Amino acid sequence: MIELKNITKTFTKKSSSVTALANVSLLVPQGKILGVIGASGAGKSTLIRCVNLLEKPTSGEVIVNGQNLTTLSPSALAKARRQIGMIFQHFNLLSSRTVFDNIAFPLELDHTPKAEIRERVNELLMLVGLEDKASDYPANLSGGQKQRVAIARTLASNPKVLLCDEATSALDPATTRSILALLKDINQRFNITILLITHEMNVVKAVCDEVAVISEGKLIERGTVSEVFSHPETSLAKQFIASSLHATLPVEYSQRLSEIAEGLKHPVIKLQFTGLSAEATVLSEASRLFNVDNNIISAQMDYTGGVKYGIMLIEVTGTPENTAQSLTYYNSKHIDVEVLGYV
Ligand SMILES: Nc1ncnc2c1ncn2[C@@H]1O[C@H](COP(=O)(O)OP(=O)(O)OP(=O)(O)O)[C@@H](O)[C@H]1O
Repeated sequence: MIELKNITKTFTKKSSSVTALANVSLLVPQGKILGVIGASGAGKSTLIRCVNLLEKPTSGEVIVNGQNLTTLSPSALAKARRQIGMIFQHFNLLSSRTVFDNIAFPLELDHTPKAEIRERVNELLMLVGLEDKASDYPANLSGGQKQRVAIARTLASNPKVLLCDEATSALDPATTRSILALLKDINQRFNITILLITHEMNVVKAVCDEVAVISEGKLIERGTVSEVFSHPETSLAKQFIASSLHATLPVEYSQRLSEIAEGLKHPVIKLQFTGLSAEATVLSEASRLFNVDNNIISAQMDYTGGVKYGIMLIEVTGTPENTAQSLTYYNSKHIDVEVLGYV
């Protein structure tokens, strides 16, 4: 449904130029939700804006629903864009219009008859759960409600594709979950293809079928969500997965943590489990095999796409030799081991 072929986008200013996208190719099959994740400045916004040609690629092709947008005349492009909806981080609602009139806006531009507009807007209000807010103004709505209005407005034109530009970044976690559930519902009900960009792995985990990782304008990793969570290939993907888990060192530990192993100090280590790793029972195996004690300080194990993964912070007590053997053992079980320090 969406195909980007060798997209490069270079922004040129007087004396300098920035390559925001370098030879990016991407395919989103019909009815799928693909998330593009990357850090700030990686090129996510530029990428998503290239799909509807809000940003014109310097080179490459953008094909949506079989139509090569890069070759269309301005009027044909305007028509083609109607099948591409977009929602934004800051909602972009018209503050002088009520909720009803915001949703009606694209239909009015299309000269849809009034009775049809009323019926369609009421349907959409129901879909997004805002029947009772039809006459309210955006200023009186919460962030989540504003995003629901923006979603309803974009659905008014029956798009085949929905682009979500950090659509939940301005929302709290509970509202984020409800908006993501709404997007998933829309995707399943209407078979709308969704491309979303985000800097949060939790968003990817909650709704996406597939994920692509972008760094410095290049796509460096791509796969189904369970593939990437189970076998992350790049360190960036590993970092994003780790950041979606909340295993943090309590202040009491971090204050006592020393960089050197002196005296009777023993190591505090971080274990990162991927789908390839053995189960968490390796802790008791290591304990038996090497005569060490593992004190779990903090841990979060999770399941995504049938794959178990997670992070544990543990304090290992034993002789230095036995401790070192246990860490080697974890490595042999495909667990990433990082010594955070000594306490
Ligand atoms: N209109 C522009 N003119 C010049 N440079 C730009 C322009 N838009 C983006 N860039 C540059 O292109 C690169 C990618 O920017 P982009 O906004 O796509 O990143 P991003 O991943 O969306 O970041 P963020 O998450 O912070 O929004 C950055 O180096 C940015 O400074």
